[in-house]
Amino acid sequence: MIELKNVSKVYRNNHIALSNINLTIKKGEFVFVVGPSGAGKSTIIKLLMKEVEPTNGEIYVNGMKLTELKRKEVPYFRRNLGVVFQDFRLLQDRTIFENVAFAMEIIEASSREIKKRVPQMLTLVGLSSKANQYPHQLSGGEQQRVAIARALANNPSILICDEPTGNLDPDTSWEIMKIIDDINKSGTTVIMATHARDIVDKMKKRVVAIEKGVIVRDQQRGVYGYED
Ligand SMILES: Nc1ncnc2c1ncn2[C@@H]1O[C@H](COP(=O)(O)OP(=O)(O)OP(=O)(O)O)[C@@H](O)[C@H]1O
Repeated sequence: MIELKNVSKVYRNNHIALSNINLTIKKGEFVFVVGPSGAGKSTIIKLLMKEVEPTNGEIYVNGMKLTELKRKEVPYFRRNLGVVFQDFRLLQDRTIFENVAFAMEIIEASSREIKKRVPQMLTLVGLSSKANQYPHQLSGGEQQRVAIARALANNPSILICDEPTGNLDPDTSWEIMKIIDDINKSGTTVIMATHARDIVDKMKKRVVAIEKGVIVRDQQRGVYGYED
C-alpha cells in the first residue's frame, strides 16, 4: 500500500510543486496520474522512489515510512519498485539480456538466478529472440518492452511508469499498455503518469488529476478530461 499524508514539495527555488497531497493507493490498484505540464506528476513519482524528499508530510510505501529510511536502507526499499520512463534509459553498450541482468546484478542476485530469470522476463515481453542484440537495433516499442522486463526483473510489488508511451506511436503504445495491464492483473500495483488521453479514456482505471500541485479529481473508472 502507498500513502501520502499532507505531502508538500517546495523546490529550492521556492517553487511549490505539490501542496498538501493526500492519496492512498491499495495493493493491486491501477492508477493513472494526469494533469497539465508542470502540475506535479513527476514530483509525485520522484517522492515515491525517494529520489526527492517532501518538504512536509509523510509517505508510506509497503509499510515503510520513507522519510525515516536510512540511506543504506534505500536500495533495499527500491527493490520493491520497478520504474519505466518515457526515454527507456537502456544501457547502449550492453545487450538486451545484459540490460535486464543489470537490474539483478545491482541487488547481488546470483548468476544462476540471473540466467533463469532474465529469459523468463524477455519471454514475458515477447523479446526472447532479441536477447543478444543491442538497444539501437530495436524499435522504440521493443526498447520500452526491454525497460519493462528490466523493471520487473526483481519482482517488484509496484510498477511506476512516467509517460511510458510518450515516445511511441499509437499502435505500439497499445502493445505496451497491454503488457502493463497484464502485469497489473497478475497483482502488481501500477502507477502511471501520462498525457495519453486515448489510453486513459479506454482503460477505465482510477484517475487522479493534479493541477498546480493539488489533487483536483480522484475518480474510479475515470477519464483524462483535459484539452491539451
Ligand atoms: N528540481 C526542480 N527544481 C525546481 N523546480 C522544479 C524541479 N523539478 C520540478 N520543478 C517544478 O515543479 C513543478 C512540477 O514539476 P513536475 O515535473 O512534477 O511536473 P509534471 O506534472 O510531471 O510535468 P510534465 O507533464 O511536463 O512532465 C513544475 O513547475 C517544475 O518546473
